[in-house]
Amino acid sequence: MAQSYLSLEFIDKTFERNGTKSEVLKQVSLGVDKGEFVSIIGHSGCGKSTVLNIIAGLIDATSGAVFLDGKHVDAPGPERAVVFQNHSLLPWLSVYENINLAVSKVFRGKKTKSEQHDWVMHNLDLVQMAHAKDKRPAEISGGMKQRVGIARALAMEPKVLLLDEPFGALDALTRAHLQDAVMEIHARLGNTMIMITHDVDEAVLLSDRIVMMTNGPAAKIGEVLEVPIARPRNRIELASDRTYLKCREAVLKFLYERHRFVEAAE
Ligand SMILES: Nc1ncnc2c1ncn2[C@@H]1O[C@H](COP(=O)(O)OP(=O)(O)OP(=O)(O)O)[C@@H](O)[C@H]1O
Repeated sequence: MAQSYLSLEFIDKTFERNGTKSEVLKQVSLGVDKGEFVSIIGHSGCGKSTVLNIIAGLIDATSGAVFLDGKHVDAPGPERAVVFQNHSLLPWLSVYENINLAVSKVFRGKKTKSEQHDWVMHNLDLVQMAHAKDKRPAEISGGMKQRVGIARALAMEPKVLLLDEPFGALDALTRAHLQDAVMEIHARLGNTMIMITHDVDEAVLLSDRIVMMTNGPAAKIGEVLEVPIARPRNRIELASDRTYLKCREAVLKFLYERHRFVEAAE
């Protein structure tokens, strides 16, 4: 069988702390096509970030392997850029300098200084943040910081953009604006994107497929839902779209009927 562009093959992950083992992931396998937008949804603590961090190479799988574009990946690399929930900008650098730091590292010897400058500005334009290029992170809002984080990740020209609850800390309106920005970027650049979210509407709005994880311990992929909605997508029009509502219901049923989160007993 042909391997997907990004392929997770039989991933197990067991953490060990003070001699106690906890089995977090069991036999997680997933194939993602080039240009696909895939969301991962599941209850808190099931292991979503662990999956993303294994793809990013930030943590090792206990067994199994990740392949990207035919190559085994087991360490971090610029072809897999991550955007975290809380921006990870360096506070002493300006918006421009934060992105330039990544650009100069990835494109050293490949782009001239002037090309690097143009590339930084191009990516700031993509997220509509060029006007704030000289501001420091403390001087801009949470939504703006996330935009800069996305620009920095895109500027590395990653093969896969990994988004770990990128809008989780934002108010509803800012979140909606950023979701639209990410949809536009995805349409324009055709990047392969994997996003963790807790938000069912966000998952349906943005994704080509939604990966639903079972509750831990030993979480696995429970179901994968196709979202057969044409792009570009408009959130207002979709609010009454039958396919949208059916997808939404399928995810809600998975999360709240078949895999209800059981609070630990007090
Ligand atoms: N470095 C670690 N050492 C030990 N246990 C860990 C480590 N990282 C994560 N875990 C445990 O693995 C499980 C899955 O964590 P993970 O952060 O992947 O879940 P999640 O689904 O992303 O959660 P949330 O939705 O709350 O962010 C949790 O029980 C967590 O405590």
